Amino acid sequence: MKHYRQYINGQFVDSKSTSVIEILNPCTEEVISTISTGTVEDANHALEAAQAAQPAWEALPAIQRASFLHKMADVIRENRVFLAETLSKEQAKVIGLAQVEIDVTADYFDYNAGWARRIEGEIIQSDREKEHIYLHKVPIGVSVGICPWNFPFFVMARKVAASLITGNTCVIKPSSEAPNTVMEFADFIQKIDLPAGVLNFVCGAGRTVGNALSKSPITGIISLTGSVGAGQQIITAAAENITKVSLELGGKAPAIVCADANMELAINSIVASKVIFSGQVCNCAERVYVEDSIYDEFVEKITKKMSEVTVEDALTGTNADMSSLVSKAQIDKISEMVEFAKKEGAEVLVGGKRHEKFDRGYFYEPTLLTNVSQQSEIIQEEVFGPVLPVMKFDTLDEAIALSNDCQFGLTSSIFSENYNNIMRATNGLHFGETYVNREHFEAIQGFHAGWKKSGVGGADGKHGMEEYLHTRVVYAKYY
Ligand SMILES: NC(=O)C1=CN([C@@H]2O[C@H](COP(=O)(O)OP(=O)(O)OC[C@H]3O[C@@H](n4cnc5c(N)ncnc54)[C@H](OP(=O)(O)O)[C@@H]3O)[C@@H](O)[C@H]2O)C=CC1
Ligand SMILES: O=C(O)[C@@H](O)[C@@H]1OC[C@H](O)[C@H]1O
Repeated sequence: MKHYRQYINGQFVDSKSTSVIEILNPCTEEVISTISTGTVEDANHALEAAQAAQPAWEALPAIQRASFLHKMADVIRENRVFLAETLSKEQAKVIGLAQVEIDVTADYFDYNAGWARRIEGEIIQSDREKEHIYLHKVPIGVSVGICPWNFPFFVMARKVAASLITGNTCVIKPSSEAPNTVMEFADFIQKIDLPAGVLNFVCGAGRTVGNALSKSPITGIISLTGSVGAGQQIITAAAENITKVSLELGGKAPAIVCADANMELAINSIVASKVIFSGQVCNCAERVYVEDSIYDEFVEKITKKMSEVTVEDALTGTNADMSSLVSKAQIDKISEMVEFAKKEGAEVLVGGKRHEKFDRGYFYEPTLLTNVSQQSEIIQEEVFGPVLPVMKFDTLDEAIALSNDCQFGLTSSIFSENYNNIMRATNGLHFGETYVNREHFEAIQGFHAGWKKSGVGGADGKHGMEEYLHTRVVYAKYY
């Protein structure tokens, strides 16, 4: 069985800790690998290596830094099938989606390499004679990326690519649930001659390793993708040194379906958004608001669609829509939420319990609920699973108000063929992203950013790249 070690300063090293974390295949509950549990010392060692490597990395012309990002993309493509299988096994992502994640990650490195010649400053007119005001964009220094288990490979790249192209060095802490694919990548980058210390990987628990990385004075920016609780703890740790944070946290995405919507499109898009990776995606549709006049027809049709969702082993069920949840903790949390909703009067139209077809693993049935209230837990709290509650509305203003009545503000969607409805919704919804007549999934050149408790800062595109830059202003007087 494979054992992964820390990757610090260009080499794999043993942690001083002798304890290990066991990684399970969620579909079979079998242990598939172990990783050494990193310590606070390992975290500090990695930060010191990144700090030592940073000035020389920043001094390299950006186009040379870009060449390393292209090499990363190349090694990913050369090993794409192996990486997809590794990913599928460690977190029960259906193999087709795992392959998409690997391929998009390669594209992400290439895309970010493209910023090399486009990191731009400004020259501003001064109020004084013989003076120029120069605005420079400079790297922050050392970045820390703390990654989740749901898209562990892509989210790692989100943090690494933008950080490195802008001249920062980086320490990544993979999720203890799903570190394998990221650590295989560490093995590949060892072969591309990336200068030692530029990119480091420290595995271990968030509360120890993640906390040490977040509170160190060496760290210039911490980027987390994860839960609100982890975000709050990181803000607290970062407060010690007033370190910049970029947080992508939970979501509770509403999907609004108007009477004039293309119903087939709406149902296909919402179900796709709900079952992709078994609903364990921060921007998945988490609640649906349907206009009264089409509610009965919509519910009948979406019941049929949800009943047709196929559930299989992630690796072997090649045509399956979804697979096991990632862990016992996830299935326990989701089961409890659905049981609580039932007690409050929710009607279960599809699913509503663990999947009986499997005697091992963490399989939960695709689930459709009605008769839920706006104030219920199932409408207000993130489920992060294949559970879709549906409510009705009378007017679009009401649907927008219900959507906004929530602590989260990551993604949202509207299904309508009416231009005015679409414009009113896209202006009225208090969310970082709104999808019009399509499923919830973002593009690498967009900007993925939550409002309210969904986070601060953001990733992707030009604005995601600029997250890793300080602005320095020089007032240049001459005579
Ligand atoms: N926005 C999103 O995309 C995600 C949202 N979630 C939500 O969070 C719920 C729980 O999932 P969970 O895995 O526990 O998510 P967490 O937020 O706990 O984990 C995300 C990452 O943060 C790390 N971490 C946790 N606590 C700290 C801390 N105090 N300081 C620094 N780093 C920390 C974790 O480390 P480690 O786990 O290794 O200890 C992991 O690498 C899910 O059910 C879902 O609702 C989860 C994942 C992604
Ligand atoms: O962590 C999440 O759920 C999101 O950041 C997710 O990661 C990759 C997907 O494209 C995002 O929606």
